[in-house]
Amino acid sequence: MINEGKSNSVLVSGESGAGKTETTKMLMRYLAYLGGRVPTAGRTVEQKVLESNPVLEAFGNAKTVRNNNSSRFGKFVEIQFDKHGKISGAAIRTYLLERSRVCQISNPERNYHCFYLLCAAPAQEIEKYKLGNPESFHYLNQSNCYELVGVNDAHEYLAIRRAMDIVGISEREQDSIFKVVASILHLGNIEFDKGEDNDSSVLKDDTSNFHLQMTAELLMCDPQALEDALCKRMMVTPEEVIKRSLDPIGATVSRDGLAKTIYSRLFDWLVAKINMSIGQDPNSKSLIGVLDIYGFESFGTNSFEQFCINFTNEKLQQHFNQYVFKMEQEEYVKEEIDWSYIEFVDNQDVLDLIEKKPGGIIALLDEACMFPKSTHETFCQKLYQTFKAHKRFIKPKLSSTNFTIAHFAGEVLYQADQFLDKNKDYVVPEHQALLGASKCSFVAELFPPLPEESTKSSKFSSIASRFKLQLQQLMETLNSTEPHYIRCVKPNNLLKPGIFENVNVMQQLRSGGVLEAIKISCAGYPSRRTFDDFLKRFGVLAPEVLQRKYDERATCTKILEKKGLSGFQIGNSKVFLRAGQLAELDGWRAVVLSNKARVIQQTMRRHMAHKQYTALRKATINVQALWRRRLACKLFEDIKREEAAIKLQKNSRRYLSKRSYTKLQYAVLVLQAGLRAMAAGKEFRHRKQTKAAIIIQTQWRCHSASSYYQKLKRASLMFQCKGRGRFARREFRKLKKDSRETGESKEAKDKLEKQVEELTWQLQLEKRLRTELEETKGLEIMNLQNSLQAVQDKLEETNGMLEKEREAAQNSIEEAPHVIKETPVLVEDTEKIDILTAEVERLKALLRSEKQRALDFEKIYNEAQESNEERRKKLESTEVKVDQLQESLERMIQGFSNQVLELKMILSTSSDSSSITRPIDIYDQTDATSNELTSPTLDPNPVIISSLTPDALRQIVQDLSPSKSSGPETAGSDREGAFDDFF
Ligand SMILES: Nc1ncnc2c1ncn2[C@@H]1O[C@H](COP(=O)(O)OP(=O)(O)OP(=O)(O)O)[C@@H](O)[C@H]1O
Repeated sequence: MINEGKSNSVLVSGESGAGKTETTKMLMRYLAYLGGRVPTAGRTVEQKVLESNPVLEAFGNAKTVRNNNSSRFGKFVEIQFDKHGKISGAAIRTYLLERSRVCQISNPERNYHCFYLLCAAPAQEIEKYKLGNPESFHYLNQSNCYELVGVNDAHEYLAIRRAMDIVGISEREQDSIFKVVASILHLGNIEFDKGEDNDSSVLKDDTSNFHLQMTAELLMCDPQALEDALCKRMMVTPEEVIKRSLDPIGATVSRDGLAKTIYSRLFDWLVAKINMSIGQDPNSKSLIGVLDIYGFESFGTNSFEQFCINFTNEKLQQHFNQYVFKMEQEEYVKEEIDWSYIEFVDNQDVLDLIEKKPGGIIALLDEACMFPKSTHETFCQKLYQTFKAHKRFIKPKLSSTNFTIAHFAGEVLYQADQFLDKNKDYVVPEHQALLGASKCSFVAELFPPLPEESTKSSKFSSIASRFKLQLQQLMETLNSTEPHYIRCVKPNNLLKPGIFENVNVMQQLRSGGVLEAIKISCAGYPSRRTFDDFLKRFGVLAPEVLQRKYDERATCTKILEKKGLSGFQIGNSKVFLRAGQLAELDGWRAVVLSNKARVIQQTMRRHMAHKQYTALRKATINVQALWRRRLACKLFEDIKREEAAIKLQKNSRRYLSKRSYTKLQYAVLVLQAGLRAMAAGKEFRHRKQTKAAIIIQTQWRCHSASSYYQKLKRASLMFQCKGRGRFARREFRKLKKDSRETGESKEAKDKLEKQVEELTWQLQLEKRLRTELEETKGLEIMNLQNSLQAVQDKLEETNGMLEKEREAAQNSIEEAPHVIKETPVLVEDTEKIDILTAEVERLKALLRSEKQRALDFEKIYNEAQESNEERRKKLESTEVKVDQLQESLERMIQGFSNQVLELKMILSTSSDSSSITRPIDIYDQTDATSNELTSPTLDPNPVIISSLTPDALRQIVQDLSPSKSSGPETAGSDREGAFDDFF
């Protein structure tokens, strides 16, 4: 369709049950897939087209002996496409629904599926429509078949409701549809009996009445009006309108007529609704039509429907013949190609028999229908008379109401008894009035008011003629399209898979003209192209041939020969190709085009790639430049930062170094100061210690001298006291003996005192002498050293002078003439030298004598020292003796005191007390004197030891301790021992 820009059609034909409907569905699915749009949530055209199938099947299909799902109507689905090849709309045209099936079925067939589906609906809907088992309805129970193998009617019912939803039938409309279906079932159950009058009828019983009520209720019309419409007829005469009752048979026919009318109107409404819902595309340029029409039928009893169906199949066969055989071969002849004519069975005569005007069966039937007095017998007689010589028309020998037609698919015997009735397509006015006035808008819509002229002109409208017209239109549509044929072959009549009845299959192939079609396909040239088209299409296969400027015919031949094809024919204006050759050429063309396309793609890709590469390169360079700039900036920044960091580090290091240096310097200074302080402290302590040692030594010496003196004094005193005590005791004894010799005692005492004083004076004198001796000795040593120094200085001065003299002499010797002046000068100088030498000798002797003196003096000094040592030892032994004396003196004094006390006590009682206290006074005086003596040797600011605290004293001792002091050795362990003693 897209390539050629021409509409296409697919004609699916075959026997009933051969698979036409299934094939059609597959085709539609395929086309919906090809031309469908992106699936959306909403209902697309293709979805609606596909979902329309089950809805139409439910209302237009039924089980027949030939097919469990036989389409009882013809269908031409016209799928419209937009310029992009997408489905833009669709139209469904239906042909001649089998109306009679609504009221009449034969065993084991079924009525239309929708009745059974409704009976299997959910319980509430069954209740709503007052339905029951299919067996309870007359229109369904004429056959024993209620169910289909493998089909669940309840599920199918729900599926149909869903499909109706998708197709666009609203819930309300669905309800109305099933209400009408239910009303037909109830209508079929209304039975009539003879009425009171002869030719009248009434409802048979209550059941009939119930069904009548239900029908009226479901159709929303008046029950009485319904009954009247069923049982009575109005006859309009020029004079008056006569109301005539119908007998029960007539009422039943009326009832069935009403049922068929309602059903066919309902079916038409459904088709219209689906078409409206799918939508048409008036701007559609091309379409693909799929024709699924009932197949050829030949039953036991064949009526008007079979006649129409088979007429349709004859038409389709004619189209097939026309297209495949006639037109083909005519073309061959016209194009003057070499061709031997193939014979085929042309069914044009059968078509003439049926549809020829005037004189065809349909024309005769219409004629018969229009004469009120005509019957099927008269109609048959007419047929017999008219077609007695027609080779396709056969008059049965025994029957006068049947006739046989030799169809292309076989002979079919038709029973003509209902031909006239079935051909009449008119609605009884009573029925029209009744349902047109229905309160249900849906029902009223099914029966719109008839146009005035149609009611006036004629009541009759021939179904056969209308059908013929429809078929004519269909053929015109098909002729305007590129037809494609699908021949369905039914493998067996058992409705079972996997079985092939060869005779039947062969019969079907023969009757359908398939064998001839194959023959013509093999021998003929199914593909043809005008030279122009051919060169346009296949010129690419041999471009060099095109360049050579041959005429078209020769060019086409060259191209085909180049490709090694044979068997083709070149006509006057077209190239005729054998089967498969066009496909071959197309294949090569596809290869060439694909190669060219590849080259173009390569070039284009190269161009694009180059463009992309250039752009990419440019972009890369830009990016690189940017990056480099960025990197350089970053590097510069880094360098800057590094330099800054170095500077910072340098400064911080300098700062740190400076700080540490300052710290170190300070520490060194502190250390130096500390060390110096320590050294100074040490020096200070040393001096202090030395000073303290000196003080201690001084003190100690003072203390030693003092204690020596005290001891000496006490010893003297003790000695004196003892002596005096002894003397006193002796005196006392003398006094005792000679109580009056008191004066002598006093003298003795004074004497003793004088002696003590003398001793004391002598001791002091001794001490002074010793000190003076030491001083004179020191002065003498000093004088000796000074004189020694003076002598040495003089000696050095003399040596210096001598040296100068020598130098002067040497100089004058060198300056003076050697012979003349040598002798006198030498004499003079020699004298001087001798004088000086004598002087030196004298000084040397003086020095030696002085040295001798110093040594002597030193010897004397040492001897004096030794004598002093001896004296000191003597003094110490004397001190020990004095101590012993003092102790004995103290004991003597104690004893003497006791004696004095006793004496005092005695004297107090007898004589003068003043003379007795004298010895004690003497003692006190001596003590005071000793204090005065010692005081000049003490420190002018002596440390008052008794005023120091023990801690202070300890501190002094620690300071003076040998471990901490490096003082003179004189302040060593002796000093420590002295202090320990002190504490
Ligand atoms: N391609 C197929 N594969 C398997 N089964 C098929 C196929 N085509 C048809 N059938 C079977 O045959 C039955 C009849 O097919 P279908 O209804 O398409 O026949 P038909 O030619 O349309 O008959 P009718 O003219 O009576 O409508 C289907 O119900 C199905 O069971």
